[in-house]
Amino acid sequence: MSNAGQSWPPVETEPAVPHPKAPQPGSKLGVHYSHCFGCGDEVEVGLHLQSSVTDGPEVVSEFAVTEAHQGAPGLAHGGLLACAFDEALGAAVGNLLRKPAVTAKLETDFVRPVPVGSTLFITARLDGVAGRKTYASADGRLDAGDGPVAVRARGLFVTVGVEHFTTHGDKDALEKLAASARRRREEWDINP
Ligand SMILES: CCCCCCCCCC(=O)SCCNC(=O)CCNC(=O)[C@H](O)C(C)(C)COP(=O)(O)OP(=O)(O)OC[C@H]1O[C@@H](n2cnc3c(N)ncnc32)[C@H](O)[C@@H]1OP(=O)(O)O
Repeated sequence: MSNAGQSWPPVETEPAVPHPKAPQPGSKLGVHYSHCFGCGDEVEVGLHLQSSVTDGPEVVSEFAVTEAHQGAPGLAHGGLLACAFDEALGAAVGNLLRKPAVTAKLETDFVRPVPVGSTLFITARLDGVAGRKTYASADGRLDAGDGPVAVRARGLFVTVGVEHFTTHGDKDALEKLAASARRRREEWDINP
């Protein structure tokens, strides 16, 4: 059953205003971490999402569905589609707001099957902010930006401090990633 009738965002929000140094419409977004299953170029069987910023502002991510992503023969696995939407929504939140945030809640509606060999064009947007909470939603269309909708998703992302990653994750890998971001002169607000 679709959740389209439920109020979204579920709480009162302020408009999500992009960071002044957010990538401009037309910018391609690189890999945020080479070992990320969603976008990383060092994960052979990963999803390899490629994202860019468009007017809106929105983030459009392309997911080329291969045999590595199957559930039923010839069809994408729903869990991997949810993963693609987590990445696409997270890319929109992270790149447009330039604050570290993690997924707290993710809902997906699978509207039509996604065949192997197709490309899903996922358009993600920010729907509102309430304190540390950012609400975002996305549509995935088959084979073109104006193709038929196959999947819809919406999620809640919670802004976290850098200690979220240093406490729970791999601190050394994080430091290397931060040094690399500094070399690229990327600006992030790290205090929620
Ligand atoms: C350029 C970058 C691109 C990045 C792309 C990456 C995409 C992939 C993103 C991910 O997959 S991140 C990995 C998956 N997510 C996690 O591992 C998060 C695990 N959860 C946590 O660490 C904590 O639960 C969390 C940081 C989300 C919240 O804990 P906190 O102790 O910091 O805050 P708190 O529990 O007070 O929640 C903050 C607010 O969010 C609300 N909240 C949290 N979880 C919720 C939930 N599940 N549903 C509804 N509301 C929720 C909570 O009620 C509260 O609302 P209020 O401010 O109004 O009181």
